Amino acid sequence: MSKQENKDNKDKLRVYEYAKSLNMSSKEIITILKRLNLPVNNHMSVMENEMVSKVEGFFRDIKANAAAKRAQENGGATMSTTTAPANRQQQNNHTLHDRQGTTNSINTTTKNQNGNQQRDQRSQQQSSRPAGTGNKRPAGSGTGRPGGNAGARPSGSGTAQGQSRQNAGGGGNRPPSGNAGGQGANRPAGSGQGGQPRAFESRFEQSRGNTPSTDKGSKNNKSRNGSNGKRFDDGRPNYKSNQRGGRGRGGRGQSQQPPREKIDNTPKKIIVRGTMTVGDLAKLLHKDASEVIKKLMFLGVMATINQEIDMDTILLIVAEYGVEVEVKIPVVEDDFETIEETDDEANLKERPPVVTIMGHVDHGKTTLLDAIRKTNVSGGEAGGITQHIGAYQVEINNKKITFLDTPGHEAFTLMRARGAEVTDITIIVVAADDGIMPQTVEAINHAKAAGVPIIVAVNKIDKPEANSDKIKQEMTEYELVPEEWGGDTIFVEVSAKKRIGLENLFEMILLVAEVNDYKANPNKRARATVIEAELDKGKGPVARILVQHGTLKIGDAFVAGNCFGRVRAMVNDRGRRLKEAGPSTPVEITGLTEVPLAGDPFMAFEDERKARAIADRRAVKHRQSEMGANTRVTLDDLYNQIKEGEMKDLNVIIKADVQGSAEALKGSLSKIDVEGVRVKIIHKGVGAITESDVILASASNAIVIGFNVRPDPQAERTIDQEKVDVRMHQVIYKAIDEIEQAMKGMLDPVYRERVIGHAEVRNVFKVSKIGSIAGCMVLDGKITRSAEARIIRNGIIVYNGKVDSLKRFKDDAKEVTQGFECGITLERFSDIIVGDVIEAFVMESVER
Ligand SMILES: Nc1nc2c(ncn2[C@@H]2O[C@H](COP(=O)(O)OP(=O)(O)OP(=O)(O)O)[C@@H](O)[C@H]2O)c(=O)[nH]1
Repeated sequence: MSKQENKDNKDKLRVYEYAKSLNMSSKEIITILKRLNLPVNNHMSVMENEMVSKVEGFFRDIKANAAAKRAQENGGATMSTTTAPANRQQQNNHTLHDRQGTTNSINTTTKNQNGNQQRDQRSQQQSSRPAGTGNKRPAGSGTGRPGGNAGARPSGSGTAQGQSRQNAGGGGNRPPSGNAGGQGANRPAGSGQGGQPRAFESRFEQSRGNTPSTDKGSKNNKSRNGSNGKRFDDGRPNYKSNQRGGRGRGGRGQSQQPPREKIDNTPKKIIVRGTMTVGDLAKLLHKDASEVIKKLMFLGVMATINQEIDMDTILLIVAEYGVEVEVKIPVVEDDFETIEETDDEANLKERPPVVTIMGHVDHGKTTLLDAIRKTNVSGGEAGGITQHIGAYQVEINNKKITFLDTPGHEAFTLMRARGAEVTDITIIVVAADDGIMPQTVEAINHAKAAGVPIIVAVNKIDKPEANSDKIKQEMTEYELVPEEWGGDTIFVEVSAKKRIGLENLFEMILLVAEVNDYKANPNKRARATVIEAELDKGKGPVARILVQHGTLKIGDAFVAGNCFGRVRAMVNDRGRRLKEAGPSTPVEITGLTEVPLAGDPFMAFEDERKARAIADRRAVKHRQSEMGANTRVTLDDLYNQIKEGEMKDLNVIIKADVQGSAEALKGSLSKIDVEGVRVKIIHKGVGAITESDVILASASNAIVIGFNVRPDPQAERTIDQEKVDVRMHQVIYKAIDEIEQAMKGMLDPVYRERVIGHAEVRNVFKVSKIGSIAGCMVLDGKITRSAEARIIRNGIIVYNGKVDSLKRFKDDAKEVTQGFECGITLERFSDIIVGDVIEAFVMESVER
């Protein structure tokens, strides 16, 4: 070969390179190429494109075959029709008991069948199998290899073919091809592994025009091993030829020695804790990764050493080795609030309902809560000092009701926004002398958005001007129709001040509770929600929590939000120390290491170390998510969410300057008709966008439309914190258009202005032809030549345009940064005066 040719060939793909890219041996590729009648000499032969595509086609065939085989075996077929039918039949007869055993244990236990010699010998069942089924090959039999290698792969069949691999690990347990039948017979129904190697072989046989042998047992295997090495499996040099090659581990010297006794170190049982990489699985099975990769290939899975394989595939591979497997998928307890526990109906016990009181300012929420607290008739608790622990319980007719002590829908929705669903029933208090007010409507909408039943308490009926019918009438506008008028909303007339009608209110609460059948399992570890928490000077961090499931006991380790601890002391709303607290019980606990947040989820864990680890991981994750992307609905990614089927309703909150525009917006938005999604107005009101609106939007994954209104300062901060999408408009049709376009995914690209720096004008030089040059000092950031700029004079924008030129002394500058002087001219603007501030900004397109 000439030098030039040599050089050219360097750029070509060689067999060994191609084999390496597939994690296969050159020998195997050569065998395949020969089978495909493609010209190949050795591992240095060049792989032409056509050859590569033919080999790939070959793999595809194997894959298809394997899939068909799997499907066939899954469908209940137990015999391979393409290969070795007679032998399969025979094995079936002999190994029925094995099949039984393995079929029953696909997921957990797969008994050994695959030539796992040492265990086989121990196994009574397996040893009863006749030799020749391929499953159990006595030492020295079958392949005629020296004793001790029995059951192991024919020499050279490992990944590094041609090398002696008598040692443990490297493929020692891969069954010879003759074993395939044996595997098939013993493989769990549906696993289908047995089919692949056979299908694979059969393909070769057919491609050579040979009829498949009727005996695929060890005998057959032997004869094939002794053949010219054209079969894929036994095409590898046999042991002797391998030794002649002298390329084994020991080199020449070793080739003279008898092979060492193979130690089968395949584990009897492994524990699988979820998906893992091929490499990790191989390690677990004490195998070469390449061997596992090959097995995967036979199963129709092309994988590399670092590729993660799923549970099903892991189980198939493990079954191939006949290793028992225990699947222990650890429950991810870090996000314990998302884990839904299902309890047996038999373990569920009735629990007190949890009630929140909401309503407009001064309609009597606090007075009602106080009145209810004093009504507590529970004898057992008498004498205790009332403690404020965020919630309290009353006992009426031997039934308890838990009231959350913080009235108002803001607190209620704030909890919801933090993912805590604490309330079962809401009481909307309306003063009978006043009527429905803006916050009454908000409260109704907040309760509705949460899907919590509403009881209307018409308060102050002691007042002469009280008109409860008027309240009922007004409430019908919000779809709260009294029962006596044919609706299903319970209205109770009360006087919180005079304590009239409270009994009736309790009865109605208990009635709603009975209908909704609130239950929980008290006999498991506690799950709760933090209602309030603070740092107490004497006690350290305290948390007032509402136990929702299970029972919390003194000494329990727990995680609350990102904090952890061990319950040191537990006090109820009467100041009584408790040893344990069951579902719907509010308690104040001490024993925390830090102060959690209201709305934080709480869960008891078996030990403090685990609780600490979980809390630590949660804290890290929390920090990461704070830095990460916002997951709230925004108009910009609305279309994607609709497309992905994540959204069926687009929740919208409307705030407008006058009732008329709010109504008009609502009417038009409801008419938008985009397939698969509809607009749902969860709240509309008049006035500035408030914090409460933003929290509701956050809790309900809604967007806020402000029409001729702005957010108040507090709301501004919350918008940033909660990352709620708020859109301001002054023209109704534009608002409608924006939503409609977003729903259809046709929003124009959005540009956002980013201020990059400010410069103060310290001198102005008038130059004829050029105009005014502003001698500036860059105050912050930088000014760039390509930036857009505006002039701010006494807080008012007097110019909007572009930077025309930017100079440092006499030279043009690309940018000038903070603390440096520069000369700036602006496009078509000369009226610069000393004291002006030039604000430079760039327009960036916002990613959708
Ligand atoms: N006559 C009469 N006055 C009542 C009744 N309930 C409450 N009030 C009075 O109404 C006023 C407001 O009561 P609160 O309980 O503070 O009202 P609130 O809804 O908690 O008010 P905020 O805490 O400001 O939201 C107080 O002066 C109460 O005394 C009632 O049933 N009858």
